[in-house]
Amino acid sequence: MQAEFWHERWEKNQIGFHQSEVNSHLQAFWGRMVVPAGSRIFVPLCGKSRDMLWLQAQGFNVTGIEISAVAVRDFFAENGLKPTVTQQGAFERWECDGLVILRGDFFQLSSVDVRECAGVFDRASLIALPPEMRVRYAQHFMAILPPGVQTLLITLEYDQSEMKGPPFAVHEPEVRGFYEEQCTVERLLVLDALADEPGFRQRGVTRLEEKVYLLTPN
Ligand SMILES: C[S@@+](CC[C@H](N)C(=O)[O-])C[C@H]1O[C@@H](n2cnc3c(N)ncnc32)[C@H](O)[C@@H]1O
Repeated sequence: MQAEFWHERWEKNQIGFHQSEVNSHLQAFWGRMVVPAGSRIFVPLCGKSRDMLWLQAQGFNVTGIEISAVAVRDFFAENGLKPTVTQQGAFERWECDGLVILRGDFFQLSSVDVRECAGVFDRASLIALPPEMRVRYAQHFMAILPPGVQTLLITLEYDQSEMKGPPFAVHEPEVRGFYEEQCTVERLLVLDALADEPGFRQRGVTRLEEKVYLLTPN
């Protein structure tokens, strides 16, 4: 997906992926992560997700990365936060009380940008990207993360022939193919998600599963 696609989605407020509540799997499974109290959590392709506020409320600092200026502006404005905006390399750095969003392209992130991160919450990043970009995403993700950092990962599975993405289907063998060489990939949950997703049903999807994984580096 090119950046232009996402800029347009945000400008037209076509953001069906955005959840008005904190993600329930984050709350249910965060306890499985081994992360030092008060450390920094990386939230790739963060949108304006309230999950970042939940992590902050648990005492963590947060670094999100998001390409859309609309998403970043709205995140701070809608939550009544007054950020400081500076430049960090290729990124605009929006910060308020230890919560940082880097506005720019994930693929330009370096290991220096995420060197303080001790855990990752990754919802709906892989499913936002077409197949060839997912390969690049996973490679870049593993290349920049500090050693030993665990990831709580959420994906969606459906028959890709029933609907064109995004959101794309990302099946378990693909997830394992991306990460299993360097991590133990533990599936924590498989959830039948179709009943709660009328939009998918309307677009012809007949079976939809949400999966939650814990990635633990070897
Ligand atoms: C499906 S949304 C998920 C947002 C968020 N994780 C959530 O749970 O609400 C994907 C997000 O990734 C952003 N995005 C897409 N490509 C990106 C890139 N190359 N770098 C940074 N952000 C990107 C989009 O603007 C969009 O907000």
